[in-house]
Amino acid sequence: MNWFDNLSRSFFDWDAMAEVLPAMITVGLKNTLILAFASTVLGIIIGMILAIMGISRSPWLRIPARLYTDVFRGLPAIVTILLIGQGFARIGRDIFGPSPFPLGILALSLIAGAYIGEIFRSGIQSVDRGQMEASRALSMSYGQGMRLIVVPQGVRRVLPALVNQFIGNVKDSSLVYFLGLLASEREIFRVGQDQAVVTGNLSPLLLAGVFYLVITVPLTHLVNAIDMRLRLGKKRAPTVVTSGLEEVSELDQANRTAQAVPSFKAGSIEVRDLTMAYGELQVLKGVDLTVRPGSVTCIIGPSGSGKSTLLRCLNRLVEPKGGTLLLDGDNILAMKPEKLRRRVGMVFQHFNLFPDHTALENVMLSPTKIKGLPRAEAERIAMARLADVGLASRQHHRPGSLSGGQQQRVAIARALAMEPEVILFDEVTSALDPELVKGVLNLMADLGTRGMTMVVVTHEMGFARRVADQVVFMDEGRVVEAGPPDVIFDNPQSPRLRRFLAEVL
Ligand SMILES: Nc1ncnc2c1ncn2[C@@H]1O[C@H](COP(=O)(O)OP(=O)(O)OP(=O)(O)O)[C@@H](O)[C@H]1O
Repeated sequence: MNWFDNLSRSFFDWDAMAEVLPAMITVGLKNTLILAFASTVLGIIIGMILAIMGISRSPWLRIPARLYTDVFRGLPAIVTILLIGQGFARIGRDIFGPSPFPLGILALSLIAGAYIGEIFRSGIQSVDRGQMEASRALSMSYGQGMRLIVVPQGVRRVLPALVNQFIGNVKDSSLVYFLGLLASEREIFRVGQDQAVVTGNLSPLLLAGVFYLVITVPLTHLVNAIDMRLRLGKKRAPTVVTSGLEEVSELDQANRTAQAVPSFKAGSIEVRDLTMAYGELQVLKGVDLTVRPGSVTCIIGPSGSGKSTLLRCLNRLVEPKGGTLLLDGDNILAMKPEKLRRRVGMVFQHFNLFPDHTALENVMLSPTKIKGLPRAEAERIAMARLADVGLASRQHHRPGSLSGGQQQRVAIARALAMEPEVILFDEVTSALDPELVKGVLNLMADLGTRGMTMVVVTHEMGFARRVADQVVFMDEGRVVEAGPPDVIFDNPQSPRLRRFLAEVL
């Protein structure tokens, strides 16, 4: 009984709590929230700068960011707060006046910045590399790709971690009291502790604890909810047709309406003695290729023979080592890559659609951001291209709620919207379920018939035979044989092509 009385006097002195409650709200809660908010906002700014420095290619940016992070994450918070608050007290007084409050915010921000920087960095680096590649293929500069596509996706992913950091700042704000805050600047802990000294029991401190929990527990649940939403959002199953038959008919109807579309600005490509290496690995060893305006060229060959690399040289997603590349007679290697990519579009194996944009927004992005078209005009073009690929009715769907085949058709519409002279297709059906392949191939065949210049890396031999004007067989970084499909498939000259065809047909 004695123990119980003792404990209840210590913790549950209701009068002491009631007495401190107004100050707890008007002074403590207010200041704790100011400290936590201000240090989180400043920490986000510092963190974003650190993250961008941290992923930079320059060691002059990367190394200082690393050092900063190591120091401020490695030191106990109280050490940093005292070193900053007391070490810079004189400067702080000159700049901010007598109160140590701003220096407290600064110290908390410097600590938070180190953690937030790591959160942002890992978020940005977790974004699929294909997103940046697609941005660049749509003629965005590295900076635009980062700003418009990669960073927003990375930041959205780390929202739960940022809320966690805010919770950490709420708690760490209690350490600022070590700097000797003025009475009106005390945060929750200090208000509770001062009153505990007066009453001689812990009840005011217990109330302070309750205040912290009132702030942090709902936030913890918010973090869990956001986390769950993000995870479930990713897993959400396609909610629309995935039947290959339906997709083909979706496209057939579109083709009937797309007849009125003007023909393409068909460009030509000339490649002479193209070489390319990844470090020591020679991947292209003197490739020659001629692509006539409005023709379909299919590139076939064994895995690792350099097909994708050749394609990537044509829009300079990788830089050739040597050789001559001409687009309509213009020297590709002398062009600004962003200019080149307006003229040479690309579609990827894994679609690389921007997942947080709708189908329409995916298609509109480059016309608005790169070509600078007014929104209404870009929307009209984007809707027309979506109609071409049979997806006008899916304009408001995000990629996650479209089938693979539909996503790939949106990607084709996205490339078409830039009105390129040539489109490169890099194994665009390889990631699709077999039943969805036909819809995409039919669309590509239709584009070929309508005069689009297309260079297609493919394992679909039936498509190559049916649609290609020329088939190019590559092996070990060289073009071994090139010619019309009937010659390549029915009368192969080289033993290597014969062996390859024997394996794949
Ligand atoms: N980014 C890279 N860094 C280093 N090596 C690479 C890179 N990309 C490709 N390679 C290598 O270059 C060679 C040619 O690759 P490439 O992707 O062009 O071949 P491919 O004919 O398209 O093959 P696949 O049909 O398997 O895609 C391969 O040996 C591959 O491992």
